[in-house]
Amino acid sequence: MLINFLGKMKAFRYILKIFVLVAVICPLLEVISLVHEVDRDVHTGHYHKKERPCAVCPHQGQCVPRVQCPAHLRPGSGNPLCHLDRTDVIGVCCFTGRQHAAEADMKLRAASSISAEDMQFAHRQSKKKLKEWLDKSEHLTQHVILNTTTPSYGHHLSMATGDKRGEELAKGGLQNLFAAKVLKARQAISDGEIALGLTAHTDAPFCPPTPKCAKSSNTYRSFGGLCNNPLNSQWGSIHTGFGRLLPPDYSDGVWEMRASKYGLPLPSSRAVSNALLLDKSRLSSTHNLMFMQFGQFISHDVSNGATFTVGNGSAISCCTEKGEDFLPPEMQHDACAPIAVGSEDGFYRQFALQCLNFVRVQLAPALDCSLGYANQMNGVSHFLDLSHLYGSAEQKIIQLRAPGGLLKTFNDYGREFPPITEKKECLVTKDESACFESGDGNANQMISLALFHTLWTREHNRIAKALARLNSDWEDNRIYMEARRIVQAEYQHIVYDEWLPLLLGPSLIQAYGLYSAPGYGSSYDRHTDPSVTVEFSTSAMRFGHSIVDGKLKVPDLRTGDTYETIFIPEVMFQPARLRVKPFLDRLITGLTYQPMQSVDPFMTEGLTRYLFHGGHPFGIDLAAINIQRGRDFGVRSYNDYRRLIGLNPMMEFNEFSTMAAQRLASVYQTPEDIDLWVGGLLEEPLQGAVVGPTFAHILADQFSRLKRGDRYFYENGPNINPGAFTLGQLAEIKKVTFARILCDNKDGIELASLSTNAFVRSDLQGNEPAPCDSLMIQGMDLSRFKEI
Ligand code: HEM
Ligand SMILES: [Ca+2]
Repeated sequence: MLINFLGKMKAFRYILKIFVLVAVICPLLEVISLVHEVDRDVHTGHYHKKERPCAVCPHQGQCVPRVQCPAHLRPGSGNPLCHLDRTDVIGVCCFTGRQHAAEADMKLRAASSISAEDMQFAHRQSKKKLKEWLDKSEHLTQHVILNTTTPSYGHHLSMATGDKRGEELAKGGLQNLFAAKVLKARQAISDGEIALGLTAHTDAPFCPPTPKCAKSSNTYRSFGGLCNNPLNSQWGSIHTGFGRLLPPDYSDGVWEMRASKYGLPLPSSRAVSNALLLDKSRLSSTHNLMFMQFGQFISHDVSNGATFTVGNGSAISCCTEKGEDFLPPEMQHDACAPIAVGSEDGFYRQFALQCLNFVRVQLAPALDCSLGYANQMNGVSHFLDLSHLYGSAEQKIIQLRAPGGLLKTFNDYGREFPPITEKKECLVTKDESACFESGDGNANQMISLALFHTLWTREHNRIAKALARLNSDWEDNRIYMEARRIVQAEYQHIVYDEWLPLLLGPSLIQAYGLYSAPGYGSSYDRHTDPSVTVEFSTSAMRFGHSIVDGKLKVPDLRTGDTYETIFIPEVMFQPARLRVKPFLDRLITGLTYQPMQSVDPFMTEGLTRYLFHGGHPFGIDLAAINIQRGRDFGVRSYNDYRRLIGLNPMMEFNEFSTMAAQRLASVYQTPEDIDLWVGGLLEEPLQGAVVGPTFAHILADQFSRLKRGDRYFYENGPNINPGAFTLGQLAEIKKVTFARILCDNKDGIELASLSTNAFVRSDLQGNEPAPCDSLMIQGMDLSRFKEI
């Protein structure tokens, strides 16, 4: 009772505070003309800077990017505007703290008390419903599981982690979801409370165990990301929920896929893909395919939404075997959300396909045991820590290690590769097939991705061997952990110093504090939740699917001619070519020369028609999957994110370009329905960036969380980071470029020089290849890592 009362008082005081701000301070500011109304530019949708933003935020407000202050969207909130960090990017004065998830802001406003009887009923029912779910899964295991030779199986390989701990927690996530559904059906809770995340009710039937962190902090970051944040030990760790910039849009408020604003179903994801995501080449004039490949590599480090499975991790099938129909409801797993193929679909209909398989992502129980809407689980640590290289589960981590602090390798006549697997990870198993073992199940998905896993494995071993030479008394584990710490730092440095500026352009890098300065960094904020947001994972970061080229051009380095052109589906889950000499060197060079595709609503058929086809005449459609995944995660429509970042919503289809307008209108009922991933791809890139404003802000926010919310971030000094580098060591790490990583770990059979900026086309003036052993491609002096 008392706690309830105090909670209500707290909420009341909080609302009063906001009221004072909105009703008193802001109008006052307006009167003294510090803040003006904003106007909209009809061409760009941007607000005009007719206003003079606050120089200093009033009442202890902090000037933050709008995307980091969800409270500014509340009806009636008049957060004053401000300039972000000496840029012309406009932020808002935020009074609810910075970079929290939408739920945190709303927690204080939730709500009624639920009777003990209602709660007990919900607990009992949730147990029963979980059992029904598991029984049905068991039953389906014996009848319908996905055929391992179908294209959808490649999808399963990309998504399922088969992690036992994850599976157990996901069951807890489901049970809590059932309890929330029951309470809602009993009307013990309102729609409004569900929309707020119901975070006041922290007595869910399943409560995830809270891990214990050692009293003194570990020098090395943990494997799953636990104990990074001293106040919230699980923040950013594996098997926790994704964050959210805005509350979800589920049609039942709990987990059902989003519906149209008019209440009808949304257009089929495949229909949207088929109408909009055409295959057209628009080469980037600056960025190369290495930039693309690095993006996918980063994605797998921070995000892996593991789908539900049956039995011992078998893939779920939602369609009949040949895809000519949906399975009847009693044979469909409850995690199924298959995609319909309409009669207008000229491609899939020629194969009589009417159903594309799609399985939903597992759910995470909330860390504070609260009940509410579904939240999807991340199957990797959210941090940029190379979890996909080193592994997350203990057994895997050990299995990947070799004596001497090394990562295990397969020695292919003197060249090192990650260990070869038993081929079950390959999509097609021929005699010459070979797949590689790495920290996650994705390494073989694309040959250039397998190349990255190879290069970083080699880099770890190169550093480990050097450390062992310098510090002869270090034992195995010390060498391994120190090498891992250094490699993680090199990688973070490349992400923030080389890759991100090319993605976001200078303004946003400055506005979000994503630059690095000499010496230790000062951006750490223990109140920042680093969790990867659903908007980043399902939509903004998937801008990368638009920059993929359907063909890899592999040059002959002796003649400079194209040696071979590979259609990418031929090298998905089939990376054996890497073993053929001198393919690896040639692939590296090809990726630096070949332009990436531009970010636009065009996508190669290699991804939208033939993905993972593995010898079949058709494959699966990644564009349709992306759209469906957004809906699976309850991601709100594109317009809601425009509002969040301060752009006006698109009210009419004809506010888009003529071609896009017609196509959008042919599938969506209203612009308010457009999926975030689709809308984001339709935007013109910001100046100096490759993506438009909505994606740019979602991406910048995420990378700022991954920096500000990571105690072990490589730049953090000893007062923050228990594993801080000395200033001398840090200065060496900051010399490393991706070109150096490539130079140090290539085969070196044909390749001896590389462009200094490995993410920019090598044929551009000023970025011509320089010899790997020249001073143009700097590296670090490892002697700084000799213990004295
Ligand atoms: C090289 C070709 C690529 C292929 C074949 C590929 C394939 C896939 C597949 C099959 C998924 C799972 C989709 C789902 O079920 O939701 C996925 C997810 C994803 N992709 Fe790609 N992708 C490629 C490149 C990229 C690039 C270049 C980027 C970024 C720059 C990227 C970013 C992502 C992200 C962020 C996810 C979500 C990851 C998760 O949480 O599971 N991908 N991709
Ligand atoms: Ca990670």
